[in-house]
Amino acid sequence: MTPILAAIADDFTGATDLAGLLARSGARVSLRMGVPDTPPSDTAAFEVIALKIRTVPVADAVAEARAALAWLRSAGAERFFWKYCSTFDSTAEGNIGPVSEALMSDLGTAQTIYCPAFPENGRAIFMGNLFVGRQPLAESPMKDHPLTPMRDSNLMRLLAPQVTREVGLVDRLTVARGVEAVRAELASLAAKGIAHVVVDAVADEDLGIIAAACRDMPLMTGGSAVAMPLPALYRADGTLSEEAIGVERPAIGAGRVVLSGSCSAMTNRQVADYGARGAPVFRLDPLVLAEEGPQAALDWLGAQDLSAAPLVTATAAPDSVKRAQEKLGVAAAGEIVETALAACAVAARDAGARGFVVAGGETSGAVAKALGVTRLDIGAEIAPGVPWCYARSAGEPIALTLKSGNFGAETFFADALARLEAA
Ligand SMILES: Nc1ncnc2c1ncn2[C@@H]1O[C@H](COP(=O)(O)OP(=O)(O)OP(=O)(O)O)[C@@H](O)[C@H]1O
Ligand SMILES: O=C(O)[C@@H](O)C(=O)CO
Repeated sequence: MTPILAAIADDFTGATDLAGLLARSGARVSLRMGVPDTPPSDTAAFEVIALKIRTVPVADAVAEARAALAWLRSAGAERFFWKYCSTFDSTAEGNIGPVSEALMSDLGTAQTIYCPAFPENGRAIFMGNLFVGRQPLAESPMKDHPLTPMRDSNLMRLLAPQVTREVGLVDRLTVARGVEAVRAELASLAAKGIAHVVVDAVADEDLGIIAAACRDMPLMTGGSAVAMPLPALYRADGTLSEEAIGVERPAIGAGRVVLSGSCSAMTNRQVADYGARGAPVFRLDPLVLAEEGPQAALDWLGAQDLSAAPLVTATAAPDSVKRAQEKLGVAAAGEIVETALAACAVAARDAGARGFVVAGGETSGAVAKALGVTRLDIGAEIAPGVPWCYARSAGEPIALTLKSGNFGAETFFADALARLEAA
């Protein structure tokens, strides 16, 4: 069918997060990894393209996002969603703002909204300031992110240097007055030439109002949660006519592997929890990898019983990440680890692994690409924004869960494995 909403996500975990929240509605959600190299076919009501453009040079991010937009438009889509991180992960150059402006220009639209709020995961926006739980973004563990350290909490200040046109705000007081008040404020800002509008939201009720006010904008941007109310809104007025459908879960073979390249505070706790349960763990050190490559990890993995779901992890505390980055450079340290974890994923698959738990957006991009995954079906949610997904790799059905760095409970790895057996 012609897509009712088509989304472009800047990383792979973000894409499964969005696809998972849209799939809560029961509507069919199709998730493609990268821009397909064949014309659209078998498109769903909700189409999501996952890119790996959060930290690439601005020109590359813009070019890839434009290619994704062109593909989605050729499928007939008219409403688009640009998905980035609920912690607004970006640098002074981009890539959130430049991609928005490129998409707006291609769509011929003069205004869009920015709403990364995700209340279920503790992300709230008030007076344009983003909070992670009770902490302002810049005081949260995101200040130490290996690739996009967030050192300001104000979304307008973060966005302004990334865009060429003016940035404004629809604050919570307006959102609390309802759908018409939000629409009127957006129109008044548009009349003043304000193209980029941050919208406050602290609770799911706010997101319902914002989604209802913006549902027919050619382009909305944000985290996954502001898109979550859209399927119900489209169903209520008949735009979405299909009934809820169930995703058929393919039979998944027995081997499991856990791969962690996220260095978030939560992933550090998840790795510790999994180790404390007695799981077999191999720790990657970027400095050793730079000297010796991933062979030791591959040898270790080759000797493991995959029914015990061994963990290969580079997850480390901020001081240790900083040491590796000082020696190797930020991008090289990241890439060395991603390459090693991707090699482990392929080796594990070749040794019989069929269930993959992966932590970290960049890491997930590297792993999914190495496994040759091009399309995913969305299955059961393990934690808010983290579903199991089904795909094929080297002709075999596999299950993958791609966990955003900060998502999931401390027990996430064990939770994910248990959920897969129960699905
Ligand atoms: N010990 C380490 N030292 C330096 N860099 C590391 C180390 N371990 C992992 N990395 C790199 O840090 C980056 C972590 O980014 P990734 O997107 O995978 O996780 P995340 O940002 O926590 O997840 P998300 O984007 O989903 O929130 C990757 O490029 C990874 O290769
Ligand atoms: O929005 C989030 O926090 C996640 O989906 C994400 O993008 C992490 O990479």
